[in-house]
Amino acid sequence: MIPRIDAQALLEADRSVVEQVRVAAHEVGFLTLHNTPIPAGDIADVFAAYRSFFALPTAQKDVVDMARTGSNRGWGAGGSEQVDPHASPDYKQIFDSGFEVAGSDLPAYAPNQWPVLPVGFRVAIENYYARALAFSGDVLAAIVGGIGDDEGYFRAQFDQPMALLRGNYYPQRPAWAGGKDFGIATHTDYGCLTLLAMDGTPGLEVRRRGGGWSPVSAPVGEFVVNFGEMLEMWTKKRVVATPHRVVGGAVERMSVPLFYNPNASTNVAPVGSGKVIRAVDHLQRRFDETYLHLKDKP
Ligand SMILES: O=C(O)CCC(=O)C(=O)O
Ligand SMILES: [Fe+2]
Repeated sequence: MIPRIDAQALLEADRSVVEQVRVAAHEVGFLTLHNTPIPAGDIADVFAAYRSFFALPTAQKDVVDMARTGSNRGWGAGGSEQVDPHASPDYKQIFDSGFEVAGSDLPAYAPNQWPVLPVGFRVAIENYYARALAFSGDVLAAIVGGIGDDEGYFRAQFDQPMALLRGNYYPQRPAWAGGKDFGIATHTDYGCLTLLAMDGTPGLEVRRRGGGWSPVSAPVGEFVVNFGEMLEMWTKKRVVATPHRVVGGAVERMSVPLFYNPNASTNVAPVGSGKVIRAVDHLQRRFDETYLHLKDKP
């Protein structure tokens, strides 16, 4: 159901693999990647870093609470994001960091907030972020080539990417949770490509075109890849953004998505449409709709 792809073959532009990915991107919007250039040890380190952070007492996480800022860098408590207006705010906790542009007044390029503890947190995250960013760029370029678009043009749109690396922590599904409560409610991702690492615990579900939900998971060392709203718009649905969710269950779970978004000024309107939709306008609108502390901003 969800195509399982050899990343090395994709990056070497193996024709049949590129074709499988083209079909997956167009028809499913999800695939998994194995045999990737990201060392398993770096993935283990980033999970360990987030795990230690989320285990800190609330008062310590509170020091880097993004709700005190006008952007989305730092910790987001349970209930701080509502990805589906028809559902409750998600019960997950998050930690977001991303691409910084010194002196920029765009929230999408805001400075990261690093907690003092756990020791080694920042190093583990920055190391993984650099690898995930480079790999995402290569995977996206291969896909763009696969759908017959100009790889060089796309690549040039990501030299100041509004990329965001997130640690998602889903505690055990709370006893109070009802039909409108989710780890993360049904949503499509906002950007171009999401490179998602997970800790091996199942939980992610992808909406099937014909209705119903399919579980998707990848062991540590492999990745789930999906596509966001900007790429769907930009490519005129040759790549689709498929809705997904995490209901959550008896066992806690973590995942680490890298949201790979283009430069702020990139035009993500449908290719050839003559329209202009700046990437930052789409992204910031979606951030403002979903993070509770940005929703209520004046
Ligand atoms: O936890 C997961 O597997 C999915 C997370 C997700 O969809 C997101 O953070 O956008
Ligand atoms: Fe998502």
